[in-house]
Amino acid sequence: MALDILIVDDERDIRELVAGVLSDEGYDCRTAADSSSALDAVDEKRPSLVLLDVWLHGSKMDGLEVLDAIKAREPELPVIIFSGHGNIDTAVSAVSRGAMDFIEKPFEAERLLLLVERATETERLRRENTRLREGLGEGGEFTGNSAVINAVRATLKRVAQTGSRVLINGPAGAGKEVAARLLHSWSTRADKPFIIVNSARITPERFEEELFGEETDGKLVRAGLLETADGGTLYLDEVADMPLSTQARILRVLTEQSFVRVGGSRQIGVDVRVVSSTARDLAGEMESKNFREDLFYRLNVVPVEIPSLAERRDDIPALAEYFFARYAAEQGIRPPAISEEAMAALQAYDWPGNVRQLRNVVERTIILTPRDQLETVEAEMLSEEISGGNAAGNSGMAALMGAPLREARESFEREYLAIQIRRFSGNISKTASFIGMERSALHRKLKLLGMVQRKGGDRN
Ligand SMILES: Nc1ncnc2c1ncn2[C@@H]1O[C@H](COP(=O)(O)OP(=O)(O)OP(=O)(O)O)[C@@H](O)[C@H]1O
Repeated sequence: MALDILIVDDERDIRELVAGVLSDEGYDCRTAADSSSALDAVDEKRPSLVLLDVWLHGSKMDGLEVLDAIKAREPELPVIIFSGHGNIDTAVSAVSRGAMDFIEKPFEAERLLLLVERATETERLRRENTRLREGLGEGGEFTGNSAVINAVRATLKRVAQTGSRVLINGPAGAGKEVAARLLHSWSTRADKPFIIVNSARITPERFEEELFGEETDGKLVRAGLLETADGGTLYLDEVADMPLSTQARILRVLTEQSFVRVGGSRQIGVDVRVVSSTARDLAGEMESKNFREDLFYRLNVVPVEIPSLAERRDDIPALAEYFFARYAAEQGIRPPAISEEAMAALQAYDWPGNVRQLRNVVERTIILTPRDQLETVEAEMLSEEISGGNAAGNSGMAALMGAPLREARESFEREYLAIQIRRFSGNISKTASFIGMERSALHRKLKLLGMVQRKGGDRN
């Protein structure tokens, strides 16, 4: 998304000159000639940077007062001051009041560009950090190489350029939003916004304002989500949570590709690609009349299924390594190695909260473990619920101590094998090779221990 710069100066020549120089460099520019239109422009849409003249002839407020008003609204918004020869002192005091820097008129284009670049670099990093905090890497990380995830990735790649609507189905925390962002980043809309509509959180009463925005006397008061998403992707998160009245309105927007702002009368056309997600079974929701069938068919042009993490355990090593590396980097330490035992425990666990839970477990481990022990992640460093899945856990050991050796050994073997088999998704050849047994010997062992194979036999 291009960075948006607001230029405030009472001299028209300066406004046009600066806007010209910056537009040539790919910035989006808006201009204002006086204090009130400057503040209106900030209110209408937060710019990435304001260039502000300290002298504003014929304005209600002078430059310093405008600076204070901007800082009161948007403390983080960078402001660069234009000053004339005679008012360097004012410019310096502007910096002490929160301006980022000042530039003396007349200035060279190069010096201006340098300052603007430096100011917007901070803004670029700020956006990047927000994205990282929200759990997204550049373009949206979608880690995993299991057969299902590879197939999902292939489908997303295939449909990304088409603009077709996509409905992503999968349990909470499995990565539906990550998949939607990946689709967006591969589409022709990648440099346009990706906007999330949180279906459960928007109440039917506030729906119109949230989605369509508001205006008075033909002037925009607040843009809605649809308008913000124009040209980009609109992500309808958990569509099954949408109240029926909301579903009807969404359907109308999809059919007409236009809407009217609250308080306005003009039809505004929008061009958005709709990607939706659900953790529920929409067929069931339609049967019980909680979800509109006509909306379902509009949203579900391309269905994509993201299974729970327990159904694709072979993604766990890559995901664990990815999260350990990421959270280690956040703490300024090198990515730790993961011991065999720790990885086995991670792969054997069931992850009811899916990838989100794995991410949280890794983050907690990194934070709670002393730095000097973080060269290698050991099973004991993981929380009890994860490492406790191993038969060698202390409570398991105590129980075994009360049994004769043969029984204890059998009990240990049974638990050990169950975990290893689960870890390799029931694949007996892989399990046998990992534990260092012949495949046929493992079969015999399982029979002997009374560990009946799942229906359908082993899947090797
Ligand atoms: N394949 C993946 N690679 C990297 N990170 C992932 C992956 N899948 C999920 N995550 C991370 O796990 C967390 C949950 O993912 P996401 O929000 O996409 O799940 P969701 O299916 O949309 O769940 P919900 O509907 O509960 O929001 C996020 O922090 C996300 O970054």
